[in-house]
Amino acid sequence: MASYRDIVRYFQGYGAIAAFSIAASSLFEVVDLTVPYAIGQILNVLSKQPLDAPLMAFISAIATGFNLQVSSELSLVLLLAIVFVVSVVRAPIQPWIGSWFHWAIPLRARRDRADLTIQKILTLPLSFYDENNPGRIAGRVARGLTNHTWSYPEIAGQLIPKLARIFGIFIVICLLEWRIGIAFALSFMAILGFSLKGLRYIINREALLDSYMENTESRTSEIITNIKTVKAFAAEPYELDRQRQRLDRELTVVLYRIHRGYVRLNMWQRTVVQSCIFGVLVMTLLATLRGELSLGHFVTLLTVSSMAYAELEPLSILAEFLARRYASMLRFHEFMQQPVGSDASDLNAIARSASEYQFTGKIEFDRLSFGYDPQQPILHDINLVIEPYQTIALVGKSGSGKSTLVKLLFRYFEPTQGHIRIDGTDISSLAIGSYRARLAIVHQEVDIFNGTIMDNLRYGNPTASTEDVAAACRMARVDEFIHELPQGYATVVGERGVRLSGGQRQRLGIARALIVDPNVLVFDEATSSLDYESERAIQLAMRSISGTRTTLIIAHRLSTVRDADKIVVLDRGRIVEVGTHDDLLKHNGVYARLHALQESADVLPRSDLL
Ligand SMILES: Nc1ncnc2c1ncn2[C@@H]1O[C@H](COP(=O)(O)OP(=O)(O)OP(=O)(O)O)[C@@H](O)[C@H]1O
Repeated sequence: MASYRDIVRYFQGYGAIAAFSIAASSLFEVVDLTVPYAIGQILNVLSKQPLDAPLMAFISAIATGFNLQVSSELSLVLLLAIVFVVSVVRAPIQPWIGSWFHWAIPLRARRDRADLTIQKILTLPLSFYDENNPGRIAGRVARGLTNHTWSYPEIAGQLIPKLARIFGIFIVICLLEWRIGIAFALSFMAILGFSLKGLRYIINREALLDSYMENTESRTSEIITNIKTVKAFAAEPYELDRQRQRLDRELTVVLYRIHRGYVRLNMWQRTVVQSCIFGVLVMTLLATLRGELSLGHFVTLLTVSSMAYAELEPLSILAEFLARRYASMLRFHEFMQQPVGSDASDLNAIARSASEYQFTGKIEFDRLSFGYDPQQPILHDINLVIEPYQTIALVGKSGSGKSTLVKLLFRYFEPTQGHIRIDGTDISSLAIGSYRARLAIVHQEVDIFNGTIMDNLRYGNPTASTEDVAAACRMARVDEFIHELPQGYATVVGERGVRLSGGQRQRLGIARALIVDPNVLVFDEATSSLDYESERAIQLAMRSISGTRTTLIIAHRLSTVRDADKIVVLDRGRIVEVGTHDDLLKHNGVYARLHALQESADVLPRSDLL
């Protein structure tokens, strides 16, 4: 659970400079009080009333030091000099000692934390992304960082110095008339206690609002990602209606619970503050009439107490801002406290040791069992040996565990039981980044990053030579379409560039994988969403790769895997058959049945085949 301590720790590393700048700003606020005091004493000089003893001693010391006569003129000049130093001389210094640091610290901290946030995003386990969509994560991170950045100057540059100023005012009032000082302190404690109680209620509502807002953002992000499906199903009115309901729910909370709470709090604060100001005026006037206060002290006391009460309104606005942001700051820290995946490694180490291993590509699955939920096993007792440079096909019904087996090979998840070995070494004992760098995968949906074709090709190996890229592109048959693109390899694709067809993306994905020169290459249903012509091109590419490295092919279409050295048939998480295409046909088991179905039913929808 995140707490206010995490908010303080966000600025860790800047403690000394923060303490200095906060102390300096507080000092400026307190020193400011000399102005109304000096003006009160000027009034005493003008009305021929005595000056305060400490001030008189100071004026006498100056007069003696400079061989001058103590006079009203000298007193006025010195008092004016104090006002000049405290107001005019201070003015150009204050922004550099106060404001500069009040922004420099959060801006630097923001950079540090944004860096950590990216590290966190890169190292969170895949299961986290299965449960949280990009909109929710991005919204939480962005709001968290922004709210910390905005809150720091308000706390360090305003809230704390203003509280110091109020404390200074209390001391001044006590020195002038202690009974009014006590009344002043009591009124402040009452106002602060009452405000804190009100704010606590509002903060809870803000947390509710924040979670509602995350839900709305999350759905908006889903709508954007799945916009084709939304339109295809003519679901726009439904989505609009759902989002409207969410927005209305947010408005109800923000308007009737939160905003009304602030207005009510503000109403009470104002009423109490004005009553206190009036009370202090009456008490001060009575003390002056009784002769307990000079005219100068009367003016000073009224001025400083009004200054103190005047601070209450900006302070309560600040407290309101902080309360509005508090919940989202805590949610940011909850995100940052998410445990990283078991595959999280030192991010810098991955790059340094990318070529640490070289494998022949022999893979052994040894009594392997696994379940995303340990109570519900998905894979049971998998035993399989893949020899170097072999091409192995994994086939089986949807949900039989083919992709899960590959996820375990990539160490996205750890097995519940058993081992996976590469060249005889348990993969769990290898440096994960270096190990993965020797593997490559081509998914059904090839992700294209915004950038040129060349950037995308070199994604896994930025230092690949042009010859290596060209060779991989020939093997993956990328060269067949690259020349038709406006700028060849320099054509911008992705977010703001030329769109590639499904088959072109697949071929680009294969070339990208080959450029890494992996020891093990996996095709995870790489041809499933392609038309026959594109599928044929990919099959030819696969055929030319076959024998150059260990290759695992997950496929629904059996025509893709006919040439594999070994076909492994999975059923409900168990290996039920292993052999070549011909062996398995002869065996007349599950594979033969699936094959017969596909051969005889080319006209059937694909979902009926497997
Ligand atoms: N991230 C996950 N969390 C929980 N369960 C999952 C997760 N991914 C897959 N599963 C479950 O694991 C089982 C095996 O899924 P897997 O994707 O490995 O099957 P598959 O044979 O590759 O299927 P397909 O051919 O449809 O891709 C399924 O029941 C699926 O619901």
